[in-house]
Amino acid sequence: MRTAYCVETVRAAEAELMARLPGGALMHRAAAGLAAACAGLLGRVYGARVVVLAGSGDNGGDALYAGARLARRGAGVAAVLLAPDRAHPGGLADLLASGGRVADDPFEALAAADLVLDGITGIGGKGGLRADAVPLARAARGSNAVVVAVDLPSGTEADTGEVRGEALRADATVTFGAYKPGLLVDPAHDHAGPVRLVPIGLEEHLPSVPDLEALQHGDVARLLPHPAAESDKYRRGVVGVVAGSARYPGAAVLAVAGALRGGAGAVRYVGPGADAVIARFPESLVQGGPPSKAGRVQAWAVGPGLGEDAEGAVRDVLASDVPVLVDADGLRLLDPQTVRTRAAPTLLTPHAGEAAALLGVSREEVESARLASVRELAARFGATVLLKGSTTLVAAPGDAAPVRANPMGTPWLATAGSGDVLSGLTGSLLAAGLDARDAGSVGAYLHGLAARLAAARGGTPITAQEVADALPSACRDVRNIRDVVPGVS
Ligand SMILES: NC(=O)C1=CN([C@@H]2O[C@H](COP(=O)(O)OP(=O)(O)OC[C@H]3O[C@@H](n4cnc5c(N)ncnc54)[C@H](O)[C@@H]3O)[C@@H](O)[C@H]2O)[C@@H](O)CC1
Ligand SMILES: [K+]
Repeated sequence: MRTAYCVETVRAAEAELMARLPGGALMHRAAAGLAAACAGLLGRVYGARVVVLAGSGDNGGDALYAGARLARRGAGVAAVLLAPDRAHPGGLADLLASGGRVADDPFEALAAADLVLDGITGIGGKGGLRADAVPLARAARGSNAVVVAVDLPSGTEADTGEVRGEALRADATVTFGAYKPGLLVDPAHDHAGPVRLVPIGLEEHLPSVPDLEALQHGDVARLLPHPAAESDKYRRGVVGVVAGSARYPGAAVLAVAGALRGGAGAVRYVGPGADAVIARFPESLVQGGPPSKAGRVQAWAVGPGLGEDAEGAVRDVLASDVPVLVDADGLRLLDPQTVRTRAAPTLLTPHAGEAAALLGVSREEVESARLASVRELAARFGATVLLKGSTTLVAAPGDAAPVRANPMGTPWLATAGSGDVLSGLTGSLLAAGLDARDAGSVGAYLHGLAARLAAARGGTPITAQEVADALPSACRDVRNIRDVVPGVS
């Protein structure tokens, strides 16, 4: 599990640790890790041209000390001081003593740089880049240099991933002690590039429950349902899918395609798309009439492609005593009180537009404040919420469990019908017994991984059908199983 901690928590842990160490020790650890990462990116340090953008705080200090280390290895290092009279005194002195210099012309230095260190602001930064920093960040981006963000890209919000105004775009980020939530959440995540974590001894001073977390392959493998020898289809769970309409028959097929690959023992489809579903998936059970008359299921997935007829079906499944996933058309007219009073878990899976409608705000507000939006929806509905998008987030109601950010997303998933596959898949995981936060985050992970595998296999663009077809490969990938059947050769 990759874990991330808010600024307040990181600062408290740092204070505890610093009290036991000689002054400056943490900054030297950070700078040593940063310089080593830069050396790796440069390949050859001797003769490389490095520019350090140094703000007035300790983030600038890290960058200046790392610059000094690179200068001692033969790099030509020039510092651009955003606030010359408030630059980190120890860092600047070390840089100058190591053969570095202050740049005469910042833009000339940036244009010729092989590597730029962004030490403008770190966890102490507030708001986007200030006016004097914007042209420097743009010049760094416009050069051929590798741009490395120190701790986080300057101008991004460490706790939320928000970018208010302009932020630096990095090719890579080297962060210290712990991931910050913003590094895992768009739009900040998108500014960071690949993130490397440099341990500075903070780990044992951090609380066991992080503020945000992201699954990795091993976590998904552990959470995935495994059929036991004595399992039959009912013990493995039956997922009910209520999707599709005369207008959107494809949604039924795609949701069932996802559901068949989610680990439930059987898929019961209820709705007007039964003929299309049976033609494509004869292994599914199909039923007409209302969901409540369709026979026992262990979870429902309701909403994709229901069109105008969603209301009755949603009311019907919400009245059941099993977990319910509500998506797409099912989210329109959803009453918070009805969801709050359910005894069984509810999982809502809006995209930003649907989330905006539920919250009564604009889509842009949701996109720019994804973490706050998903938390607010979970609180308002007393439900687990999976907010789809550039970084899919899953929040459970209450503060006990950290929000999960999906690290497996890909822009290629922004294709018609891919959400229907995710609904079926995630509903199936609910029916197989995963709790709503696990089902949502495992569903999003496998869905993203399947899309990546489909793209690698068949090229882009990919279709929703291909995403569904690649789900078994995604499950094998997380379990590290190659395409051979054990015992059969
Ligand atoms: N506390 C510690 O022991 C450690 C801190 N470290 C570094 O210290 C950083 C935090 O340092 P600070 O608390 O000094 O804070 P920062 O260096 O992140 O920024 C604070 C300074 O930037 C200015 N500022 C705020 N918002 C700005 C904006 N939008 N544009 C321009 N300037 C802005 C403030 O006036 C202040 O002078 C971390 O991100 C990390 O890089 C590391 O060295 C590890 C150890
Ligand atoms: K920075």
